Amino acid sequence: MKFDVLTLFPETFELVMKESIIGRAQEKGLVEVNAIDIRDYTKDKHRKVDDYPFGGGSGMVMMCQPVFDAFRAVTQGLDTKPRVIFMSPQGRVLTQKMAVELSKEEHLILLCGHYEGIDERIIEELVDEEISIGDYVLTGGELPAMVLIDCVSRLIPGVLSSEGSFSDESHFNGLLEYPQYTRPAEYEGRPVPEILLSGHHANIQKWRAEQSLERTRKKRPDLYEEYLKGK
Ligand SMILES: CCN(CC)Cc1ccc(CNC(=O)c2csc3nc[nH]c(=O)c23)cc1
Repeated sequence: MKFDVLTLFPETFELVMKESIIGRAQEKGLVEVNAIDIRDYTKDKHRKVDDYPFGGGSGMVMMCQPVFDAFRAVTQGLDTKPRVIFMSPQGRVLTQKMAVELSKEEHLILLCGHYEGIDERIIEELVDEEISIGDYVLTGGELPAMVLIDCVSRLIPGVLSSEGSFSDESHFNGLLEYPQYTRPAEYEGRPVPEILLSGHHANIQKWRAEQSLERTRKKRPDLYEEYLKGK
């Protein structure tokens, strides 16, 4: 899976994306993350990438030319146009289901906005879909792009060592995860639930399923409703 990220802050990506799981996935050749600096494609002698909005209003708007040319640089020579996602507060909110769909793509181009927005002609011409990571306002699309790369990459076979844990993954079966414990069996007088020390795998599985249901009902009634509908 290849991610080409069009951004004004490529160094942010270099730092985060070479660490940890995504870094190892890149070393294994399973995932490739390229940060393309939009500013490298501006034709303006002051390397301008934004301008005042027509019609007035506060804030600046990202201009067409640098983004169009950065896009062309990334897509030249490709026989198919990769899916282009604009990280945007107005986009569809990212869910695990969307991440699963996106993980089947070979090549994604992520466009990170900045300032108060981008020229609408970029969206009309280049963007296939807009994705938000939630209903709160951030300063730019870089963190959202990293969130998307993280949750999509971990679904790619070979990226996670413990792939088996998928089925239990919270949000994967629609329920929240059951409580987890590890050694010691008692810490400062606080014991681990007996059932987990019993070795009865069937009982343990039953207890965990009950815990997942109970937690979801309490913490996320919305997910609980969905789950009951799906049953
Ligand atoms: C003036 C109205 N604002 C839209 C809510 C303008 C605006 C604010 C913040 C941004 C920067 N945020 C993103 O680029 C962004 C990209 S994806 C995303 N998901 C959740 N929240 C977010 O702010 C984002 C862009 C435009």
